[in-house]
Parts: sequence; structure tokens; C-alpha cells
Amino acid sequence: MRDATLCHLVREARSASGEWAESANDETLLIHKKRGVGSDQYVGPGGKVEPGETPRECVVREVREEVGIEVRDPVKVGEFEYYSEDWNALVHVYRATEYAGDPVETDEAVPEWFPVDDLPLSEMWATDRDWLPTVLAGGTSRGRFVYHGGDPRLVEVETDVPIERTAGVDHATS
Ligand SMILES: COc1nc(N)nc2c1ncn2[C@H]1C[C@H](O)[C@@H](COP(=O)(O)OP(=O)(O)OP(=O)(O)O)O1
Repeated sequence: MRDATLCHLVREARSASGEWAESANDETLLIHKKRGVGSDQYVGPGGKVEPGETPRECVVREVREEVGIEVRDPVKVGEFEYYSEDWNALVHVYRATEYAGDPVETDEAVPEWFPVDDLPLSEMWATDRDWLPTVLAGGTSRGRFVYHGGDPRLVEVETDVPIERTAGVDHATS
């Protein structure tokens, strides 16, 4: 099975005085994908892990390539198995709040910030609604999804499960 990554970057809300504000006002960066798996949908930036690369290295590279942002603190918060007729993957999900740069459009993606409580779920993978709100709120999730004809046929999701929270180190895939 192919390893892939997703990054859910959270821009934490602050009040006018610079204090932390309600987390409901946080925003997350999604991309409208121009090509590849899930094109024409919104999804977190990410992509396939290259040989010899760790998932953490991959997620940093993919976010840089897709939207021009340098992610500083990706923490692994989820792991999902996806099966479909033409795409099987083990997807490593990261949450990050520290980054440098402003998102830019590239030939792969159009970036857009969304409030965490107002996601474009009807234009995202159907199963994102089963785990993404938990991850954006700082929780963890693990799941197994089987798609057929573009629709989810099997959905198994656990939330707030132990995930090896590899803030700095993880392992290269073969
Ligand atoms: C239900 O299935 C999926 N849900 C979500 N949220 N994300 C998914 C699903 N299946 C795949 N993905 C994501 C995981 C990766 O970020 C990408 C992988 O595809 P992509 O084609 O973008 O990979 P790249 O390496 O960027 O592509 P190139 O080969 O064109 O460089 O999709």
C-alpha cells in the first residue's frame, strides 16, 4: 500500500489585543486541487511519500511544493487506510500551527483559509467529516475507509486514540 500524507494547518484566532481567542474562530488551510487524486475537491495539502523519505519529511515538502508555505511543527494526529478501485493508501495526517510564509497558488493547487466550523464538506472527500473536525480541534483519529464508485462503502473511525505523536522524528517508508 502506498504511503501518503495530509497536513491540516491551523491558524489560531487572536483577539484585537493579541490574546488567544475562541478556538471556534480558528481557520484551516485547504487546497482546491487542480490535478491528481481528489482533483476539483478541497483537501488538506499533502501527497505521496517518496522512496527513502519519512512521512514527516514528505508533509513538509508537499506543503512547500503545493502552497509555498514552510511548516515548522507538524505533529502526527491521525492515520487512515483508504481503499478504492484505483487508489489504496495509508495516509499519515499531521496538524500544524507554526509556519512561515503566505499561501500561494501553484500549478497543483489553489489555497484557501476556511473557519474550522464552516468547512466546505460537500466539496471534500465524504469521509473527511468523520474525522477532520476532531483533528482540527486538537484530537486524534484512526480509520479505515473503502470507496466504490466514488462513494464510501465501509467507514470505520475511532477518535481520540493513541497516535505516535512524532513531532520531530518518524520512519522512512520503503
Ligand atoms: C477518502 O480518501 C481520501 N481522503 C482525503 N482526505 N485525502 C485523500 C484521500 N485519498 C487521497 N488523499 C490525499 C492524500 C494525499 O495528500 C493525496 C495524494 O494524492 P496526490 O495525487 O496529490 O499525490 P502527489 O504526490 O501530490 O501527486 P503527484 O504524483 O502528482 O506529485 O491525496
